[in-house]
Amino acid sequence: MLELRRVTAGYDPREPVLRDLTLTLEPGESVGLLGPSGCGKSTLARVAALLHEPYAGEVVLDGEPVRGWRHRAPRAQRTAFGVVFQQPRLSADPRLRLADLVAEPLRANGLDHAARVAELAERVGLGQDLLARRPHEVSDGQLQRACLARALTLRPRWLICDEMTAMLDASTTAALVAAVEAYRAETGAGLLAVGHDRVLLERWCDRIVEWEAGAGRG
Ligand SMILES: Nc1ncnc2c1ncn2[C@@H]1O[C@H](COP(=O)(O)OP(=O)(O)OP(=O)(O)O)[C@@H](O)[C@H]1O
Repeated sequence: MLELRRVTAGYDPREPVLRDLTLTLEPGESVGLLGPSGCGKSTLARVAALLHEPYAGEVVLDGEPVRGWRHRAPRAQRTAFGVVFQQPRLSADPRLRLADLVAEPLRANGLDHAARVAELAERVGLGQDLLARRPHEVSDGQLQRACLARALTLRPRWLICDEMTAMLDASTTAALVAAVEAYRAETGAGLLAVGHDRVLLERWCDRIVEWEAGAGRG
């Protein structure tokens, strides 16, 4: 279970983006988060993925309150999350070949990677020939497939997809959603998907949480 309990967070403590926000995801549940631009969806996604420390409140993972954030989060909690952002070019090191990009979390954890990278590439529909290329040599959709593969490397129990498909065409969107759903069906992982596309999120998720303007502000 993933719980955000009375979370207040943002970029200026005098003017937080989220105020006193509570959200609970049951194990394996998929929740779509809709809301107007700027209401704080990405901020919430980053707090839920332990990437942004809130000013107040708690994130509780399987009954265990989170005590550290980003690299200071305990490894077991940090690796419980796989995160995919909207703009793959901002989250991919331009110097790395896609195979190394996908392998980054494996390397960081001292794990063997060759076979696993090939398996992950297949899972997200990334041709083996593309693995040798660098980000500037592939399309946004291909790079996003690599970013999804990277998010799955450590077999996370939660996937946080922040507008993962916002820049992509319909067929790449469908392929990435299908890859996420296949992973979830196999592992029982839960999902928090942030987006603007109501039709997509309603089709994709078990439940929709909708913010009205200012609703995150308690
Ligand atoms: N790094 C940052 N520093 C300062 N303010 C920020 C930062 N990131 C976001 N904000 C501000 O926080 C507020 C919420 O931003 P956030 O990205 O969480 O909204 P959002 O609902 O995801 O928006 P969108 O749907 O447009 O992506 C906005 O007013 C934004 O300008």
